[in-house]
Amino acid sequence: MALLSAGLLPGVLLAADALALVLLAPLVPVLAPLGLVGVWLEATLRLPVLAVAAWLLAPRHPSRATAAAVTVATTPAVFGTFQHLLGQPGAGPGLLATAPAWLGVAHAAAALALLAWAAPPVPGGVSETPGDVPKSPGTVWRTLALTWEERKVLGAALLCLVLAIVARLCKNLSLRLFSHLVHQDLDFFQGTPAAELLAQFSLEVPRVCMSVPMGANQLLRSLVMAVVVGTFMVGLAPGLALLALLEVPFGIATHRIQSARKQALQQSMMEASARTAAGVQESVAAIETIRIYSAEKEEEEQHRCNLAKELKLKEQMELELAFFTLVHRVLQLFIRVLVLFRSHQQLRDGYITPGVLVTFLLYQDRIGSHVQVLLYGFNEFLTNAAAGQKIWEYLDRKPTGSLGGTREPPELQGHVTFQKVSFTYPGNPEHPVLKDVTFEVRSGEVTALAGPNGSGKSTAVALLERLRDPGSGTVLLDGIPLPEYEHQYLHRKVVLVEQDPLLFSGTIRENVVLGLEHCKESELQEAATAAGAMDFIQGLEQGWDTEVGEHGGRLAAGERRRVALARALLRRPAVLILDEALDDGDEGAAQRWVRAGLAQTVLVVSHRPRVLDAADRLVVLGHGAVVETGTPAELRERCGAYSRLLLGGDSTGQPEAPRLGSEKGAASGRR
Ligand SMILES: Nc1ncnc2c1ncn2[C@@H]1O[C@H](COP(=O)(O)OP(=O)(O)OP(=O)(O)O)[C@@H](O)[C@H]1O
Repeated sequence: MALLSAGLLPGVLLAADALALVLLAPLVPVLAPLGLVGVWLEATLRLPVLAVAAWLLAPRHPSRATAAAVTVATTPAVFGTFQHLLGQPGAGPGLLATAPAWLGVAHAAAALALLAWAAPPVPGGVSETPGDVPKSPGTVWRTLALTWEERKVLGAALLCLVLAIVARLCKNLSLRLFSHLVHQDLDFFQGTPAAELLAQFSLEVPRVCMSVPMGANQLLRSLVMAVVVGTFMVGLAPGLALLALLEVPFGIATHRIQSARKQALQQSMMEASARTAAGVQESVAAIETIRIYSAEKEEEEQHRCNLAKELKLKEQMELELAFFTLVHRVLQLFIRVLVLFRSHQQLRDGYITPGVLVTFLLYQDRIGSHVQVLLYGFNEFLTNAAAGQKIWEYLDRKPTGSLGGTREPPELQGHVTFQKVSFTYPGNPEHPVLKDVTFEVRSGEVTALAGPNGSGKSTAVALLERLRDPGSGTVLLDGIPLPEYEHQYLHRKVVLVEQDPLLFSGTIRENVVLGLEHCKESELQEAATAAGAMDFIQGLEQGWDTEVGEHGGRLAAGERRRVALARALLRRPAVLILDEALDDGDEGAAQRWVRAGLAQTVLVVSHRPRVLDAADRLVVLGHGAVVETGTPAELRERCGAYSRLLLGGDSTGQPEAPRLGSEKGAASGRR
């Protein structure tokens, strides 16, 4: 019978809940944006309807009715909260009204709970009486006493739970931070040392994650003990207890000052450590330049200087810790002397007995240690939480430029238009790099972008690759502004090969194929042959399966470039951009690729006269503006900017000087 009624109750509740959700439907637009708060509000609003239904159905079993109503109302909200706290980045709780499938799950859980509750007791157990309520008043305490015997297992289980939560928190925070960082704009990475970002992942994320569960665990235990012991003390001798508890406000005051100082010093310490690590990283990356310019001594000096700053901060932190510990101990001693003095008076006047005094002093000692843990623990908790300040700053940082385009046309002509484009780097707002630039890169042609150093050629390429967005004006592909294209689609169709391209650790084959599924061997061979990479690949002992090493370091610069060209041509891009990627002798290559259909349009950036002369059309930039356009023959005849450029230093046909990011800044720029 009990089983029947236990089965009936969830069924009626399900109907009442469905009715409640229909009534709440108009509130969904208001509750949905509130996230977690909205989910709990929804649960609170459903609860009265469910409670009334349950009570009407089971008036003689109010405890069972309340339990059923509360279980059904809160299960989805509790689950949503855990999902939000422990789930994948972006996983958030949803309203029950927007996910009605949850209704069934919640009610099934409640039904199971009620059936288990109503199931007959096992043989030998206490038989159910008609009153339902257990008659033995000591049952709960006896159960608790039994539980207490299992405290070690319980403690170990709790510890495992805390450790599991720490591990999950670390993984989720690290994932969330990483997925946020990879969407940041380039200026963010230029302004933030890589070592600082590494430190966030390897040191700060684990520290922040440990601080919450561990700190909460420790603080909660000490708080409970302090309150209990404090209550006993007040019960024993209220006047003395108030005097002894003076330690708390004084302790809080000194710890607040100490905490503020510690946080500031810790922040400086973190910055100093990141500076030292960044220095080491930069020196290792630029070791060849350091050797060439025999700058080892300077580097050593710089490193010594960074270490000295770090050490000084560490010493200051330790000094301040010693000072504040001393202040705290003196305060503690002063209050204990006061308590002893007063207790002596009370003993003399007969207000307290010697037994009470001894007990009181023992309690005072006990509470002292718990207050210490509370104050230091809270201080540590705040400091660790403050260490995460940078992490929250990064997470709050919104990337500029939208990646939300949706267009993915099946065919592209590869016609590029720069329409009155102006651009200024945020790091140098006084210096406009492109000024009202308008030019076209026609489909089926090879267009070369020429101009002296610093005239804005690479910046124009960065805008076409959408590494940056123009300040004003538009860059169009087949007449459609670039931001309207879907992000991955655009980067499959517009492909850039640079002078010194980056290869990934792995084989040559893996580097050329790079995520392109269902690629035929014949297409691979065709792309490699067109890129001029076939000869050197066949000459290698392991051919296509040769490991290229970290960043392709086991290949020569020219070989790396040819592998990157093969990778680009395999994708048959609508627009192929070659930024100083063609050597002398390659000048006819771009036209051949266009004719063979390996690329629809090619934009070449070069300083090499032979490469420029081989283009179908030229766009000459000077100080960020277009100064000439036309075919190479027309421009030569005109004897204008292009001819002057050919006569200048860059027209020698010699390889260009090392670019920013390779040698510049290695030994000089940093300082
Ligand atoms: N990240 C940056 N922040 C600030 N200014 C920059 C940045 N990158 C480039 N510039 C400046 O923009 C201008 C144009 O640089 P860009 O690299 O586009 O020229 P370029 O024509 O490609 O030169 P080169 O032929 O030497 O490669 C230069 O004055 C350069 O100093």
